[in-house]
Amino acid sequence: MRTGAEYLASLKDSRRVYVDGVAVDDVAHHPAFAPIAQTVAELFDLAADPSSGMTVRDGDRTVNRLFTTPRSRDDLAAFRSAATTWAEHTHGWVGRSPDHVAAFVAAFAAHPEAFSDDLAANVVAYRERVLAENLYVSYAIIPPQVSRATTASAWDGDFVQVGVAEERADGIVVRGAQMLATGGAVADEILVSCIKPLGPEDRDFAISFAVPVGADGLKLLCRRPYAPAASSRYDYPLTSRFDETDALLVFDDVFIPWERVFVYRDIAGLRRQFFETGAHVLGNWQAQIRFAVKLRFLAGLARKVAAVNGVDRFPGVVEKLGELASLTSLVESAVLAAEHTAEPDAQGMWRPGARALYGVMGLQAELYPRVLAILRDLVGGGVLQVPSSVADMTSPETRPDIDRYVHSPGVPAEERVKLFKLVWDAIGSEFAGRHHQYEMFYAGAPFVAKGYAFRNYGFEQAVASVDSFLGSYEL
Ligand SMILES: Cc1cc2nc3c(=O)[nH]c(=O)nc-3n(C[C@H](O)[C@H](O)[C@H](O)COP(=O)(O)OP(=O)(O)OC[C@H]3O[C@@H](n4cnc5c(N)ncnc54)[C@H](O)[C@@H]3O)c2cc1C
Repeated sequence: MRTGAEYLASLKDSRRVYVDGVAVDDVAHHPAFAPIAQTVAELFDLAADPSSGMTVRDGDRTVNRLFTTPRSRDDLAAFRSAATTWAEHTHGWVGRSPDHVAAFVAAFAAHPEAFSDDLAANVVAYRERVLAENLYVSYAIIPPQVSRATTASAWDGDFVQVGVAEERADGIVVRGAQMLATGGAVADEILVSCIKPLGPEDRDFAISFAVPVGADGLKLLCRRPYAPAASSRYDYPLTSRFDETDALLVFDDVFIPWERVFVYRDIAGLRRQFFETGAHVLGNWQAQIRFAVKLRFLAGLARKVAAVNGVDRFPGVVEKLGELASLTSLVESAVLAAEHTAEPDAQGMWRPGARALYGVMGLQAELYPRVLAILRDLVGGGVLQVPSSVADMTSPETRPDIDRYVHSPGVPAEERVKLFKLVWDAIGSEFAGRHHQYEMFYAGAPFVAKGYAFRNYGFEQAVASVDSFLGSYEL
């Protein structure tokens, strides 16, 4: 099993990751990326530790359970348990830990029939590499946000969305950009594809391939990183560890050998890749397992804050905490319901139940902001009645005042400030704002997520119920 140290050492390669107009020399040691790289290294160490229960025998080797294909209900339960272990390490604050895209790749490879005859073996071989080498694969599957009124073939300029610029005997040359790869800067590889529906004129953009982050011609243009501004772990406990980074991918004629190409100029093939393989349902089940862990953390924060402020017995506050408990248990329950309603598909992969999974995903864009709103309501101005930084906590000029005025019954200043700074990093910092956007959009815009819920609910049963009732009485 790959260790965290091996992962960190592998990041020193030819990758071109840009911040403030300059290519970063060594992401593992750059203030923007070192913290998240360290967190990912911890995840690899955790998986490699036999006591974590995350490994499974695969023939004569031991592999990470999260990189395997669930072949039974027990496998799904073990997958959930392992995904929970990883998510709990970050308390759900890392959305694109390596298990997310690994689940997509495992489902792809379990369904070679969903790929064209000449490319199916590539998918199977790639999944074997991901499993054997414990690769951290990120993905970029959304076209740049140029205009959503049309698709790429109607945009001004050639190859704004990444597409095939040249076909060669040994592979393809791709050119253009793809919208966003969370974690891409510290990943090993990126899966590049397009999940948005394309039109008949878009065949050049109907591709799927895996590319090493250090590939010649690939550039990652990162949004402003938040970690460097996190003055200390005490002041920004989440930002200082879990800032995953998001990057626009730019392909300046990147050569992709055929063995890394999974879908080629095949619009229907893209849909089969994501949906017929069950990849979308399995990968998004992992995402909900992670989301449930994060909501539990936020519910715990609210409960603690209410107790510290001495308001937790007020009926109005109990009601708010009750709503948080309801919202959290809704997601926890949907994770279990999807597992409970799972069924094997024709290839023997156990798919979490789509009705339960997409049902809760369809609500996420409202549910997460509601959780934040309740937490904001409960903390009041306490998140701003905190010293500017740890320096105030050690300065003899300020510390006595903080001790005297910023405490609660049984909770000394140092503990109270620590708690409220954590809450601010969860609801109010730039990191928190990005998380708000992430939870609303990571699985597609809200209308897209609700579309999945609509298509997978099984309205036939609901309509039949109404028809049967209507048929039971006459004029
Ligand atoms: C923090 C963050 C991290 C991300 N990480 C990744 C990643 O790792 N990999 C990846 O591939 N992608 C990632 N994404 C991108 C994400 O997949 C997209 O944001 C998502 O698919 C929505 O697309 P969009 O942002 O272009 O929104 P748009 O499609 O432009 O939609 C924006 C809004 O416009 C309106 N709208 C647009 N079209 C319609 C329509 N047809 N009908 C009705 N209303 C419409 C809706 O109000 C919609 O919410 C990330 C996004 C965020 C915010």
